[in-house]
Amino acid sequence: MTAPTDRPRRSALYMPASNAKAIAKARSLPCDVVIFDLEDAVAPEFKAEARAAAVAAVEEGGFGHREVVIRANGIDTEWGMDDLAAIASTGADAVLVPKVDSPADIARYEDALKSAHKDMQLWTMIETCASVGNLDAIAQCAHNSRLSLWIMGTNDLAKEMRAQLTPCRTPFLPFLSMAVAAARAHGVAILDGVCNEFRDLEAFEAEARQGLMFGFDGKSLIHPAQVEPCNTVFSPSEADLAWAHSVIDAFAQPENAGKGAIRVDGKMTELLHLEQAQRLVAVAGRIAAAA
Ligand SMILES: CC(C)(COP(=O)(O)OP(=O)(O)OC[C@H]1O[C@@H](n2cnc3c(N)ncnc32)[C@H](O)[C@@H]1OP(=O)(O)O)[C@@H](O)C(=O)NCCC(=O)NCCSC(=O)C[C@H](O)C(=O)O
Ligand SMILES: [Mg+2]
Repeated sequence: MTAPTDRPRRSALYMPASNAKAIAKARSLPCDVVIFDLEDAVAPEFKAEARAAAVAAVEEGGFGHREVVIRANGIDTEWGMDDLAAIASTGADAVLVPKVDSPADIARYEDALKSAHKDMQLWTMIETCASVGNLDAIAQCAHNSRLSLWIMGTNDLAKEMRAQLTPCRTPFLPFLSMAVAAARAHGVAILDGVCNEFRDLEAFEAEARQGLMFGFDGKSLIHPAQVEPCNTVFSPSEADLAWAHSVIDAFAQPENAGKGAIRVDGKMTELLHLEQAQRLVAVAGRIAAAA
């Protein structure tokens, strides 16, 4: 299931599905995606309660334009199969699954979701060392499964690698760019990992800008305070849109008909830039329509 390229997924806010207040709050937050977590944010003794709360929240609705996603526990955990069966019975837009290592894992999740509605997407975390070695093979599954989006799990990656999660994220930079390239090669959308420093919005913004520079569609978040700065970083800026319109206008001039490369504002501009410009305008249109 390849991803539409202009769907805004600037901000994807996780919340423990066991936190009723957080779920209620999510209905009025300006995030593009809400993710009810059944996995790491929920203690073992509350797993069943959290699962029931997530299903009830999806059924109750009220999330407007936001994509609604439930993160299941891993398929080999004691909760995984029950989570997947419960999620498959809902109208959620996607199920997010953790710690995927290889295409064989995608096949197992695909099988467990056989009864889900036909448009339910499979989103996966990229957060194990094994998955980093299998990026292209996992992304290829998007051509014949529900897989449509990845989210980087930099906390789990740091844990498995025994690396340090520093503000500049040096140990992870090769993986972040390899993951974006593999995702793009197969039409998979991709979101950056979370910034744990939820009280330090300056650090958050720097990390979000780093993610934008790497090509991510948006960022996963853990706190409401991160939503607005994240939306700002991942929305086309006024300067981006002015550039996009000047490129679209220039290619529409009769004297440029049939040309592959022209001059716009003193710079070489090719048809590939026209495609980038058209995508930016389409994304801005989708964001405005949802506001
Ligand atoms: C990180 C938190 C535990 C902080 O909680 P707390 O100190 O209680 O926050 P605040 O007092 O500032 O909360 C203010 C109000 O906002 C609501 N709130 C807080 N967080 C959320 C949220 N995520 N979504 C919606 N609403 C939220 C509070 O209820 C307060 O409301 P009110 O009382 O009405 O004013 C907490 O923010 C939190 O639990 N965050 C999410 C944690 C989570 O889901 N983690 C799992 C996903 S991240 C992950 O697993 C990474 C990945 O897998 C990897 O490997 O990297
Ligand atoms: Mg994780």
